[in-house]
Amino acid sequence: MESPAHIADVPAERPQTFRELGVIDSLCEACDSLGYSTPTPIQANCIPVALQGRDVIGLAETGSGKTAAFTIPLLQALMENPQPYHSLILAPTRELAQQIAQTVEALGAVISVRCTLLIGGVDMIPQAISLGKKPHVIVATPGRLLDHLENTKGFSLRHLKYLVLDEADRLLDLDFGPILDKLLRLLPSRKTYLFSATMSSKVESLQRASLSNPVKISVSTNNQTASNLLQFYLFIPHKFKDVYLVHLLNERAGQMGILFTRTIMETQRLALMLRNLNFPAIPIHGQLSQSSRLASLNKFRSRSRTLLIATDVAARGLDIPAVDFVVNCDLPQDSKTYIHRVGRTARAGKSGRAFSIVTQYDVEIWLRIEAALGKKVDEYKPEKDEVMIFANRVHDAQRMAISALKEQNQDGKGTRSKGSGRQRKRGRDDMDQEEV
Ligand SMILES: Nc1ncnc2c1ncn2[C@@H]1O[C@H](COP(=O)(O)OP(=O)(O)OP(=O)(O)O)[C@@H](O)[C@H]1O
Repeated sequence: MESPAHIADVPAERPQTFRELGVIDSLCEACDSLGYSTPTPIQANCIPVALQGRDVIGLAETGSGKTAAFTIPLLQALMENPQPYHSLILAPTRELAQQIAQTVEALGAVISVRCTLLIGGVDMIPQAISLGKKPHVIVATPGRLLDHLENTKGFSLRHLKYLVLDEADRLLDLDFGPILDKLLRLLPSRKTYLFSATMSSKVESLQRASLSNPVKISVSTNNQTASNLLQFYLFIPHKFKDVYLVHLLNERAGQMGILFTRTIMETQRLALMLRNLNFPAIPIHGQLSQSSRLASLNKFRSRSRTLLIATDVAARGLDIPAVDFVVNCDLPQDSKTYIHRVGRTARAGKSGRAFSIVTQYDVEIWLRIEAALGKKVDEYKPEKDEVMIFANRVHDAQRMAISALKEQNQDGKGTRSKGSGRQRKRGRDDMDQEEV
């Protein structure tokens, strides 16, 4: 791979309309109908270059409209030369793939685009049937796509014209590496777009995607977080984490928040504890069935639950514009994950807040994150006396959560059976019936 040419960080003159970028009328109308009146900077920079037929590496902060930046050129190319299996978009999580497919369908409706979603955790047969209908665009997670390429009769991507890796640094990292290498060997030469808010600088990892003379377009600020995002940290002893968290949530009662934890077990424990305190909390993590994962997201999107307790399956890409705040209950292991997590709020020009709980055990990792952000984050220091008012209630809720988790694990399941007797007797609403 030649080393990517680097073009201007921000355009000197930003075009005011999609038409001025060279986008055809029908797609301009589609943008209009979605309320995209002005292209965002990444769109203004990427679309003309992509329309010239170049490979693109697109870097821009979270929530800045990267999905449309790669979808519009790809749909325009499809309009010019319609064919089945024209484009493939890969994403690292099922929920993100589903969200991208929705954007492709929304932007492509005016040109009757056929889009198929291939994700794990759900039946392969309806997906195989849908592939039989010769979709123009496939949006997929890597494992399931490979499964179809190997096992679905008559399906091949021999004639593929466009490949997009969304969250490209994640797809090209070690976890996905082997499967991606296998996939890429099955694809012909094509136009390739890599997009993310964070990118590996390792040329070897980018080489995997076999780009051809790519243009790197970066409209990221130095620290990759949106300027309308206010970030804070709380420095507190580990044993008070939950009580400070409850205080934080009480202050934001009724707002929509995503709470990130490091492990599935902690996600389950927190969801149970918060429900015991009557917070409308719902978990999402990789041990839930896919239908429960989607149900959790849908309840959150529709605001029937306002707190989503998540592992990093929800860290990247999810676009829920109403999210007011993010809490890092446990710090992420690396600064890239931090950037993606906090980017679940303050999207598309809206404001948002992110709080990180830092304990005596996390100082080193927090300093590393701050260094990567390139700035000092403000401390958020609630009055200790006010916080401790909740200590007893939090303690009770913790105990109940732990015993419910133990009970669940004794049932021999990773997820709770439909409401144990004790859970039901508490007589709350259907929260008790939800999987944790
Ligand atoms: N030109 C535009 N005008 C107004 N809103 C837009 C425009 N383009 C995209 N949006 C909206 O901005 C939001 C964020 O877009 P998107 O999800 O593509 O961000 P992203 O850059 O991919 O973020 P992440 O890095 O977190 O994946 C979406 O709700 C999208 O509908």
